[in-house]
Amino acid sequence: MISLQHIYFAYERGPYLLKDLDMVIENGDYISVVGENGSGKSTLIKLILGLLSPSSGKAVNTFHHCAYVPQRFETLNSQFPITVYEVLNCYRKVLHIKDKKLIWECLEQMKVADLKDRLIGNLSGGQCQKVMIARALIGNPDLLIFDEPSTGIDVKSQMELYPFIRQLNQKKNITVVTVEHNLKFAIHNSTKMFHIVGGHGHFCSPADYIREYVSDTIGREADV
Ligand SMILES: Nc1ncnc2c1ncn2[C@@H]1O[C@H](COP(=O)(O)OP(=O)(O)OP(=O)(O)O)[C@@H](O)[C@H]1O
Repeated sequence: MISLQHIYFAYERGPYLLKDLDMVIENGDYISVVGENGSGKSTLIKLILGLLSPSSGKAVNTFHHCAYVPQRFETLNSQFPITVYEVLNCYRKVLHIKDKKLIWECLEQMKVADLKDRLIGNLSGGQCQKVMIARALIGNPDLLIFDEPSTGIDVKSQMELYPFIRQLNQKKNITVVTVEHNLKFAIHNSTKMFHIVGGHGHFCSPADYIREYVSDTIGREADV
């Protein structure tokens, strides 16, 4: 469980971006964090991960291992000559995990074991995202955080990717928090939406989110 209470956050010399924000992430949740560009979604994720500290307020985290799946190539130079296996093996070493078998298990779980010798920079967006999820699974996380998992990925790959994320949540009981611009997938997959407006955040169900914020057209497309 993560509990954020009365969180205020401002970047250096800036105004408060997040104001009196409360958020509870319970075990088993699949939460899509939504809001306009610049509303503070990625900042909230960094606060959850402990990469930023709140200006004031209280944060409690009882998850055992939180893993982060970055936006496509956010942390990766696509020209760097490193294979899929090497990417996972480096992460295994960073986590001081001895068992190399875990690499295979995680690649197989995401159905990308056949890509093990491919250069990471030569993969398609969808393949790369699955490899990055496999990498995150190496630490056996109980919380998985995504930053816009569908960015740079075509619709067909998106349709393949989200069922994997949902399976991890439902079958492996991994709590999922994801920043989403893709409302259709957010509404279809998440159990809760966390909407940031004007620095404040509030939870609502996907159905309520459609009723309150989404036009009839998108609502019908989402078919919730
Ligand atoms: N390191 C930083 N220093 C100063 N300001 C920052 C920093 N990082 C982000 N900001 C500012 O904070 C605001 C919120 O940024 P953030 O990336 O959290 O928003 P977001 O909701 O994730 O946006 P988007 O939907 O465009 O990805 C923006 O105005 C951004 O310019």
